[in-house]
Amino acid sequence: MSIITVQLGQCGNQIGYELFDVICNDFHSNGLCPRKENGLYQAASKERFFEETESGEFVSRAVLLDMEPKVISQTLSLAAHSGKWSYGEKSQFSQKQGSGNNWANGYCVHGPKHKDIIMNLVRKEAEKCDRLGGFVTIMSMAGGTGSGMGTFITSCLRDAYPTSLLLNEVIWPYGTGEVIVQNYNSILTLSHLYQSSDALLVHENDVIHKVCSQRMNIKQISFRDVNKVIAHQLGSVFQPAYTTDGATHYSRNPLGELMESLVPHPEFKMLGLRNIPQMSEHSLAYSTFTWHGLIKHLRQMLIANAKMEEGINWQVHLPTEVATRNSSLSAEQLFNRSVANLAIFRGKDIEGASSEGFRDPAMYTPWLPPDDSFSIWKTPRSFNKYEKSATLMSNSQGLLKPLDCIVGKAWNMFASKAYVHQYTKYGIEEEDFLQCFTTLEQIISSYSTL
Ligand SMILES: Nc1nc2c(ncn2[C@@H]2O[C@H](COP(=O)(O)OP(=O)(O)OP(=O)(O)O)[C@@H](O)[C@H]2O)c(=O)[nH]1
Repeated sequence: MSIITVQLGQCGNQIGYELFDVICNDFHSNGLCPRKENGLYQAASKERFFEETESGEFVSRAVLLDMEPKVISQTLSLAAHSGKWSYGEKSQFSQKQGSGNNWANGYCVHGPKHKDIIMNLVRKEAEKCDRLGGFVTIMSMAGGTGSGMGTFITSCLRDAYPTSLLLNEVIWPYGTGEVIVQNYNSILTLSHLYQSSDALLVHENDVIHKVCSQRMNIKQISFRDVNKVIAHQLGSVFQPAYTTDGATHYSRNPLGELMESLVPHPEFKMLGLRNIPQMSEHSLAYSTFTWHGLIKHLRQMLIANAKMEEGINWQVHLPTEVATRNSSLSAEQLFNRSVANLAIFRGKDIEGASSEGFRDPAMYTPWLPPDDSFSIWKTPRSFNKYEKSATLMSNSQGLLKPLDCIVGKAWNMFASKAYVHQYTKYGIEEEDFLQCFTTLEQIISSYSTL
């Protein structure tokens, strides 16, 4: 089945480009596995992400949307120069002026005004798919176009394709130093997406920035560096994998199986991603990994809510684990409880990768049967130059803290009515804000009491 990617705003378009680039480069490698295996993998990957033209060119299944032309034209040109793939000639739409970091402008003005043209582009893309599995939209939460128009377009996709799956990849803004109204834009985005999306996959810019500096050893970190890490993580989920033991063909419905594994209840649809190992190409050449070591780290990252391998708190343990001498009750209380987890292991000696550590019922909410809380996908085919790699997609309490923080900051501003007039002038009323706060408080409460 195919996935249509909708790239929105500066952030969405820049990340979308890196995602297709990672996928295409990975596609063209030998994957350190037998040819037959690689052939099956490539066929499944191509069907998901690219249309192959009669002349053998790969054209991505994507729609590019922005309210200003610059980023889209840069993105198209980067893809054209890759020599490996390109965007469809008529799959983009841009205008002359952005949304000025104003969610209401994107949602109430630009979205409705350009809805017909945009949905037409999406329809044409959908018609090119033999079997449409669903949509992945990529957007930031903090700007105006990606967040506001992206939210509006998400609800249009929901209406126009009620049986297709919708995953929103959303980029959480840096905690400090960006636009003042980013917290408003973020709460408006999150609360509205919660109504129309099947799941929200979150990447926090601060976290990925740290991965770039501490794991990749990059000194002057650009958005391009950050986006490559995000794209690698997304690719590690969306490239083909075997989703059941003994399967002889790659999963044909990745979005469906992903939702089935991770979103058992509509109140819980915030997903986070962890991926190891992550390191510079130079270090990778001198490193070897065992599945045991990778999985042990990944498990501890999950329960201690560490977002990368650096600085994991090894004292945090599950409530049922025998307390070690140094651990304390607080270490138990720090533990990150999950609704569900999906592990994806890719690479050499995959038979040796045991996922038992993720099956402990103490990790999970008691209301879901343990067998439904954990899923595993595997493939012996390595991904993106990593001989072995392990990804964990989690529906857990891991995003509670950033969510609580962003809602708190937005509430403080709202209490003094700061900048609210910039939203009311486009039709978002104070009542709408209050509704958003209520929705998000409810989500925070649900995750807190897992
Ligand atoms: N990771 C990442 N974040 C980005 C990138 N570009 C912008 N951002 C983040 O996105 C937010 C701003 O959103 P943009 O995507 O620039 O805005 P937009 O959707 O184009 O909306 P307008 O500029 O208002 O038209 C900020 O939090 C930035 O940190 C990018 O390429 N990668």
